[in-house]
Amino acid sequence: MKLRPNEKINIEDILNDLEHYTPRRKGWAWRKKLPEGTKKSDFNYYEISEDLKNSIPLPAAHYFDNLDPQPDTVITSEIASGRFEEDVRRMRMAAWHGADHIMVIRTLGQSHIDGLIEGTPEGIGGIPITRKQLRATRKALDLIEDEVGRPINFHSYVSGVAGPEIAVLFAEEGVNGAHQDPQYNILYRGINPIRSFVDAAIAKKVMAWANILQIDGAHNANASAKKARNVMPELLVQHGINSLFSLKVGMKKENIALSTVPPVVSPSPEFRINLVYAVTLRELFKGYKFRAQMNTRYIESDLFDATRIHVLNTLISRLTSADIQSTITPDEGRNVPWHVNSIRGVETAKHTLISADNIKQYLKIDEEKIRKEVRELKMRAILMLEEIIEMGGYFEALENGMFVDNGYYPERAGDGIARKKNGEIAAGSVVPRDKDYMAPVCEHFGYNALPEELERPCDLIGGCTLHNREKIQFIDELDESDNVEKRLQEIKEYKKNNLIKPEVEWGYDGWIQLDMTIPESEEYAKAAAVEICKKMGLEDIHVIHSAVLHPSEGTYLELKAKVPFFVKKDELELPQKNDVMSDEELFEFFGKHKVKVVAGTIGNDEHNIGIREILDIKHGGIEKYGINYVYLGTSVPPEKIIDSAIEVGAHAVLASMIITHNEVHVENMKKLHEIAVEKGVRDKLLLIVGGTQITNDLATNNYMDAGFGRGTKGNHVATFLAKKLKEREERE
Ligand SMILES: Cc1ncc(COP(=O)(O)O)c(/C=N/CC[C@H](N)C(=O)O)c1O
Repeated sequence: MKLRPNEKINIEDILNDLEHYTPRRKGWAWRKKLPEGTKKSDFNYYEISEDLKNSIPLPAAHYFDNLDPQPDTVITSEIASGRFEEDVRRMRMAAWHGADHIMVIRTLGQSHIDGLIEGTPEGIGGIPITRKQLRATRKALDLIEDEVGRPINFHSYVSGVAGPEIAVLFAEEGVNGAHQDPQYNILYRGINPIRSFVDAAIAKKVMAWANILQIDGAHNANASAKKARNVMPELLVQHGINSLFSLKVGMKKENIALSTVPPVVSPSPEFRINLVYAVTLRELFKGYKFRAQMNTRYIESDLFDATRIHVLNTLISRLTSADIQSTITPDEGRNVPWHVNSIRGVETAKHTLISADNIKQYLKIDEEKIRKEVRELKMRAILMLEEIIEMGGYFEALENGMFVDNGYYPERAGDGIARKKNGEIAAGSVVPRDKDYMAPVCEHFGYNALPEELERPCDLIGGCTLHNREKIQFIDELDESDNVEKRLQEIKEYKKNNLIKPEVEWGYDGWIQLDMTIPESEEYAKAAAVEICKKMGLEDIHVIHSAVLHPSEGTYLELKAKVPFFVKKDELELPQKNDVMSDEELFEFFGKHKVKVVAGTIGNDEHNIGIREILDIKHGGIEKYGINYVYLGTSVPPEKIIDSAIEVGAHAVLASMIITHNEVHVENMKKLHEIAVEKGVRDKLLLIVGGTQITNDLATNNYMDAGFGRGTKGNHVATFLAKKLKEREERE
């Protein structure tokens, strides 16, 4: 199976024969870096990796030979709409924009699952991890990575009391990255501390075998503390606990990524504060990997504000270092992210990383200036660690509410999250292994009374699932009413009849987003906006963002609403493509052919903006390609423009006509033609008209050679001229 850019991914093919799917590799894939100073077009790059085979470059790329340089840093897109069959489409979109790390989190998270569920209904807003979803997604990502030409890392979360089972599932299914941090289970999911660490040891050992890259959970303190800035010392302590524990379990440093998430955003003086944390973290944890991510807690409903936060966070990555740049979608503060916002997040990361390529050769962090604050932060963390030891250790410190306390350690606010060593979920569920405990499975952490001569524990049973895939039981979804086949059945008819509906996250969900500015106070503006959408026949109308431009002068609103109808693809008339040559072709042609035109606004018409934009180099006018023009200004009589064209030996007349009442523009076209015929130059002089009401059909039906209407630019006119003159040359 192979994906083609002009064909949609076929989810039925993905689902077909899943029980025999085998992942193509184990473990994490970093990008292949290119040598420092690699030249691309007119530029040298120092922090980039290999190009993609297929990709969509940044919007301005067409000014730079359509370059799409890939940063050296892995870029993450977190995609989990709750329907994996829809998410694989968005993963493909994200991969084309430069994501090579696809994270799939669940709203109904595995953290709540107290046993591995094989085949379950779609959760509330999300789906529990099940083998089928993992397989289908990894299988789809295999195709997508072949299409873009770069390995894609599939990532999910090892948490909850089913953590060890989930780790084995990930190892079996070729998952490449996972969050794993026992502190997360304890602090944020209320799971028994001892169970969490025992589970973590077992899970981490399996992850180490599978070469799964681990991301820790320190950032959650940042997202949970009321005063995130104050938990910075604790972040370092949490990173230290999870990192060292992971090493001791047998993970390699290069597979231990610290989740470096800044504590604050504007209006705090964020850059200064976040930089201290970023520098300190990298100094203390040399040799580990760093996964940067903006702080999700500050993402409101304002897409632009979220994007600014993202840019600033990514700049910190460039000024310090980041192996992975995770992207929170700008609409994370609104809803389960939509397609377009997953892509916007990836573009923001790629844009910022590329724009700041090698910026450290000019911008250096003043080690001396920052030294004091970095030292202080380190001291606070070390003191906190020392007090934890004095308290009797981690579990005792937990019981004393040492963690996620809003005091800037050593100050204490006394509002930390306390967890009982022998309490919380699954308390007392850790049973010491008997002396003769023996488990004939591989990569099993801890005491295991295996026979001496054994090469592999699972040789005792003819192979465990890590070494013998036949042992894996593939169970399909158990729920008759809610499964992917059922969901695909519901939209089968629409697809078969080529019906089109807008969507934001799921095929045919019908959602659109529209924005408007209402010159009223916020409450009236919201009411008016909803009323306007009602009158437009939209359904399920919700205001999803409002920005006060002024308390009484105006409010900007974004709404989502459903379109209650389909569009039939087979009945769509595609507009005739404006034929346009590339800039390079136009430069080449007009470099070899000296072309002159006479231009002006014809008749009693004083408009001149449009024609100037077609002419002047500033707006990409024809002058840009080397075409010379004589501009006669406005209200030019038709005779005068023809006479002038003859006088200067012009190849063409460009006549702008904005005024059209009483068909005056059509009259003027006829006049231009008749005068040119009278003067015997009609066959040599191209007559081109333009204007907001002009179309090519209208012009050519009234004796003109071409007409350019709304939205056309200099390169369209230049293309027409080049083609016509080339035709004439070939004829002569
Ligand atoms: C250490 C750890 N374990 C499990 C989970 C999974 O979360 P549920 O318990 O809700 O399933 C998380 C969540 N992190 C948030 C994702 C963020 N966007 C990120 O990239 O870090 C976590 O940090």
